[in-house]
Amino acid sequence: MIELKNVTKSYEINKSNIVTALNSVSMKIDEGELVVIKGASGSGKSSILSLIAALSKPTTGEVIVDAKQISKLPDNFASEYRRDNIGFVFQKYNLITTLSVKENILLPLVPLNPDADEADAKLHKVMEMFKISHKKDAIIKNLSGGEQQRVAIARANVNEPKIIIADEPTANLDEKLSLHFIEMLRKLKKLNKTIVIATHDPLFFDLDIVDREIEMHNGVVI
Ligand SMILES: Nc1ncnc2c1ncn2[C@@H]1O[C@H](COP(=O)(O)OP(=O)(O)OP(=O)(O)O)[C@@H](O)[C@H]1O
Repeated sequence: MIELKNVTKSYEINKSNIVTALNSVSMKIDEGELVVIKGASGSGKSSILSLIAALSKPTTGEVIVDAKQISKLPDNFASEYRRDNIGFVFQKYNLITTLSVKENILLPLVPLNPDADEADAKLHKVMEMFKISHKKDAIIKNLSGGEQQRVAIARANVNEPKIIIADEPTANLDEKLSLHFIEMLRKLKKLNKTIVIATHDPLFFDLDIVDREIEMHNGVVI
C-alpha cells in the first residue's frame, strides 16, 4: 500500500550546505500494518512521514501509495490526497485552544464542504469512538490532557483516513496518557487502518500491536 523506492531527501540550507536527511531509503508498508519508525533525533523519521503524507517531495526516488505516485502530485492534488487519505496526530496535538471540541474535530472536513447532516454523523461517530461526546461544546483550553488527546485522535479520524501518521505522539505525555494513546491505537488497528508512527518512546518497542519496527540511522534504514 505504501512504498518508498530508493528515496533520497536533501535540504538545501544554502549553496554550500546541503543536508541529506534520507539516503536511498526503500520500504514497503502493507495495508492494516502498524509500523514504528525509530532512531535517534535527526535520523530522518519525520522526513519519511512528510513524504508519505505528500507534505514534501523526495529529491530522488519514488513514493507510491495505493499504486499512485504521490511524489509526482502537483500541490493541489497533494492536498486533496492528504484530505482523503491521511489522519495526522502530532506531539502537541495542534488543537486550536480557543475553539470547542466539536469545532476542532470538524476542521479537516471544512475544505470538503460536506452537508451538515453528513458532517454531524461523522462528528458523532468519532466522538463516540474516542469517548469525548460529553465535552462536545467545551473549549479546548478547559480540557484535561487526556481529553485533549482524545479530541486530537478523533480529529485525525473524522475524514475516515486509511492511513494514520503520528509524529512522536507520546512525547509530551505522562505514562498514563501514553498508555491511553496506545489503547486508542488498538481500536484503530482493529479498523484495519495503516498506522505509521515515528517515535523514540520505548513504550512502543516490543508492543503487541506493533507489526514491525524500522530503525533509522543518519538517513538510512538499518
Ligand atoms: N526543513 C528542513 N531544512 C533543513 N534541514 C532539515 C529540514 N527538515 C529536516 N532537516 C534535517 O534533516 C535531518 C533529518 O531530520 P528529521 O526531522 O527527518 O529527523 P527525525 O529523526 O524526525 O528527528 P527528531 O527525532 O529530532 O524529530 C536532520 O539533520 C534535520 O536537521
